[in-house]
Amino acid sequence: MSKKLTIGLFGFGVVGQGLYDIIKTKNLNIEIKKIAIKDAGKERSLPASYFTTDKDELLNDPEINTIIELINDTEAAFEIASRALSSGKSVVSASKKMIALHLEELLKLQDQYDTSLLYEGAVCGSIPIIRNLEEYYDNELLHSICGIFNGSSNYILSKGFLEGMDYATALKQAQDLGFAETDPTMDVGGYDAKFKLIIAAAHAYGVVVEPEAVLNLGIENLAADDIQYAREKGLKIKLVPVAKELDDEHVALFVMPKLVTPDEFLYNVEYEYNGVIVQAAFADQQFFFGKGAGGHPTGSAVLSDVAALRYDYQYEYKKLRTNKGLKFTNDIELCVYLRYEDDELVEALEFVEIKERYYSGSYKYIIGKLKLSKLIDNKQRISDQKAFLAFADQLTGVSLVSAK
Ligand SMILES: NC(=O)C1=CN([C@@H]2O[C@H](COP(=O)(O)OP(=O)(O)OC[C@H]3O[C@@H](n4cnc5c(N)ncnc54)[C@H](OP(=O)(O)O)[C@@H]3O)[C@@H](O)[C@H]2O)C=CC1
Ligand SMILES: N[C@@H](CC=O)C(=O)O
Repeated sequence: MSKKLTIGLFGFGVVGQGLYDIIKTKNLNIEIKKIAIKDAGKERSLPASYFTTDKDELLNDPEINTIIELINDTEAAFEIASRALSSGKSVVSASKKMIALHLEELLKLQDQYDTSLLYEGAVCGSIPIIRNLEEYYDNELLHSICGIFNGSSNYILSKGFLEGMDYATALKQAQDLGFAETDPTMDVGGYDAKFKLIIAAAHAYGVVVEPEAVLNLGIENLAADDIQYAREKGLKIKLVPVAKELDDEHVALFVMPKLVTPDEFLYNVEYEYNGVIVQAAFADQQFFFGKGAGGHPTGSAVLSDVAALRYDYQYEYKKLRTNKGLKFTNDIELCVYLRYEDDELVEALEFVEIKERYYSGSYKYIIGKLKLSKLIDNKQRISDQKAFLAFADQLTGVSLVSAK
């Protein structure tokens, strides 16, 4: 027999409203008792009696046994999640930044108070990747996980490649459709994809990595020359987070644009869709595909977590608890395409191998192999120069290799 859930919902924006739309079509022994929002003056689709701006009305209500946290304020989200867990309430959250920044503390709270925090909606919207990493791949050795983890940036790239739309218009559309974060730098700068990657890596590899230790380069500096280059070579550009096990002791994580060939799964993942490629030792390559952003797709993942709580489901974090020394590293070499202005950047990056160089007027690029650590050291310089960088292993026939 499933448990009755009495819910306190935080947030009634894109995802909160999306979740509500889905819940009202179901008969799941779930009651939303109160909804906390920020702005009491906003027009709502439900009677005013549902809403409050006082978080304590939800957090201190002994009848509410489940908190769903769907707000756009990271620190407030952490306070809500930690207070709820500490008072024995289960929590479902879609706040990937909050979870990636506070994973260690959230794990301790779950252990200490024997409560459950679920967050399928936080990673790749409707794609059930966390539950699969937890349950299906718990005994599998995973060589890598990569994919398209951000709907907004993929939407902008698709609009540019397929429809010739300019960057600013495509970004505005992604915002209007409710895909983008409140600060869209999170999307286009690769931060959002990084937070999701960090959460996925905790389940896939049992490593908890600080977000600032992981390199994220985004698509903000993408220029017409880069799109033209990719088109002429029959490639597309996608923003791709990668977690790759290098050996028994090291796993590398990074987020960067990638030049993708037509034979790759990610080539046909367009608009707000996401894709996750899992390379496993025995299952081999597997591909998950689905909408990565939007109220209803994300609401469906949140609802799946809520439904699981009716049966007291908890993540076991098996790989984390049995980790025998696998550590995060940035000690890896990558093959990249770099469009740049000033030769001084190329020198600073200390390419270990140069495969191709091109100059024509103001368009200059170089393709070669370099250390990820050099990109980390020069992240600000890359940004200041508005240089664009994409990794390109297939292009050069060199796959990701350990620097050692
Ligand atoms: N949009 C998407 O496609 C996806 C979003 N997410 C994540 O889900 C979360 C919500 O995103 P989204 O729905 O798009 O955001 P929105 O901006 O659409 O909605 C945010 C909601 O949070 C409320 N809110 C903000 N601060 C507080 C607070 N301190 N207490 C109570 N309520 C508060 C706002 O109140 P008010 O209405 O009064 O302004 C609003 O209802 C974010 O963490 C986001 O990263 C995850 C996956 C997909
Ligand atoms: N801003 C995010 C929303 C979902 O996580 C995205 O665009 O993917």
